[in-house]
Amino acid sequence: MYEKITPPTTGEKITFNNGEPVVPDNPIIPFIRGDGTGIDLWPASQRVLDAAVEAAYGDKRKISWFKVYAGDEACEQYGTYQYLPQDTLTAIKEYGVAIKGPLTTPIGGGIRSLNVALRQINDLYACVRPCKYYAGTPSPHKTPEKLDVIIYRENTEDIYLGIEWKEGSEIGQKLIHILNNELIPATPEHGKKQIRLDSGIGIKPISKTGSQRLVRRAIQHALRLPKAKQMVTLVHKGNIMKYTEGAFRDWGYELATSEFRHECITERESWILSNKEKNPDLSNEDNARQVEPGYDGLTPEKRQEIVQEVAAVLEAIWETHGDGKWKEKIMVNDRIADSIFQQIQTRPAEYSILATMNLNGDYLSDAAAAMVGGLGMGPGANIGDECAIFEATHGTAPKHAGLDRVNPGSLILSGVMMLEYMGWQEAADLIKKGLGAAISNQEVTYDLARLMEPPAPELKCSEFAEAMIKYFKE
Ligand SMILES: NC(=O)C1=CN([C@@H]2O[C@H](COP(=O)(O)OP(=O)(O)OC[C@H]3O[C@@H](n4cnc5c(N)ncnc54)[C@H](OP(=O)(O)O)[C@@H]3O)[C@@H](O)[C@H]2O)C=CC1
Ligand SMILES: O=C(O)CCC(=O)C(=O)O
Ligand SMILES: [Mg+2]
Repeated sequence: MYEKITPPTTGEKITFNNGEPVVPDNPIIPFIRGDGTGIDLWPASQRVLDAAVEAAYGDKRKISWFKVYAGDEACEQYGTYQYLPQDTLTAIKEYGVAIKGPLTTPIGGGIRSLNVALRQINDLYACVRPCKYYAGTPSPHKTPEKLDVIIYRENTEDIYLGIEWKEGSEIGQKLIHILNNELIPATPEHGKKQIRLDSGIGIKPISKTGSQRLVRRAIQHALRLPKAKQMVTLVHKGNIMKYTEGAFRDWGYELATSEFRHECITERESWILSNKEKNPDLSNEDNARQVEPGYDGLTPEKRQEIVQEVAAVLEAIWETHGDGKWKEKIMVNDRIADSIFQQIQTRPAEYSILATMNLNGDYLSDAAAAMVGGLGMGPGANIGDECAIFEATHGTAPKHAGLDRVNPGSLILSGVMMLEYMGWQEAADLIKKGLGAAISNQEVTYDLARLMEPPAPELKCSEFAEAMIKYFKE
């Protein structure tokens, strides 16, 4: 079945039941070491994960690791340009849950991202990236403890589909010709716009299917959070990209107010209900005036539309959500993408789950990680219905590769997410305890040490991992 790899002789497969993993006590889990700093991060992470499982469960539970190859290591094993061998894809599909170090993507050239390919091939449509503060972590932000968000990033479409044509290429030129001469003139809203002939062209597909399954997972996660954190913010640039990013927002609201009607309230609905609660005699028109800025300057048709919206909301949900009942529901709101970058800094406590499209989520997850200590503290998971791959937010950080220097916290916390996904909460909690204690005692890698006041001594990657183990065994 495999060309160059052999599964461990002990252990069993993780299976799935209705999208939930069914985990034996001795699961076989494929891992990809990763390029660049993967060489340092993976051994440190595996050591912590194994030690935590042993400390939590003794002989009862153990992970059987299955080494599979991708990136540079794969080319060494399988030959030139064999970056993502079939063996690896087969193993991940067969065993269902995997963990990986970072993989290099050259800028330009023909090679597309292996990381993105793994997500797309396995339909891992939700990229989940929590950004949470660990006490004592140095941060460039004044109140990093107020940030506790989970980014739910759509992981399979947007520009990451990689459908692009190079400037000057035959198909690129043909496409520009068709757009300039047929499609744009046939669309009156585009007026006399034309694409410059020396343009590269990329396609940005955003589907209703992709958007709604992502938002569904985000809302399901919100339902599991404490009441105060039951919020889902749809992040988009819909003011500029109406039919892609704007549609993501609309489809998100549509899902929240249909599939999760009983559990959700939208921000705009909450204004309508609360206006009515404050003044039960308020007419629908006055309610509309309070909800919509600049109402009186709108056309009569537009005003009528908003009055009808108010009436429809009151009719549909006053019974179930009115009289303050909406305060017990999941708040679903939306924010424009550039605004959310400043909002998480100026009003971090107001956000919880941020549901985004692929590119926005990529940008936002690095920025949010920076607020709670940097990329060395940024874990992540790629989740589908019958497969999950855990990986850090950051990349291969090539200038630090092989120096036993970088912070393994990101990959170790990705492992914590994997343990939680598997239901091995006790082991996950031990690691979080050990990491928190190591940070509080200033036993950290260079990235955190240099931000501390005064700068703390720098531990190696492997030493930081050992410090975590020391503290969770205490
Ligand atoms: N999922 C994946 O595998 C990803 C892969 N990539 C790929 O990785 C390669 C390198 O990308 P690059 O833009 O340099 O971004 P990286 O995320 O790899 O690194 C950027 C900087 O982030 C800091 N950093 C990253 N990881 C850690 C860590 N574990 N501990 C402490 N600090 C860390 C370092 O900052 P400093 O030097 O200031 O301390 C580093 O120089 C590219 O080929 C890219 O495509 C990128 C993102 C994700
Ligand atoms: O695959 C890559 O090279 C980059 C991906 C990335 O930045 C991410 O997923 O956060
Ligand atoms: Mg990224």
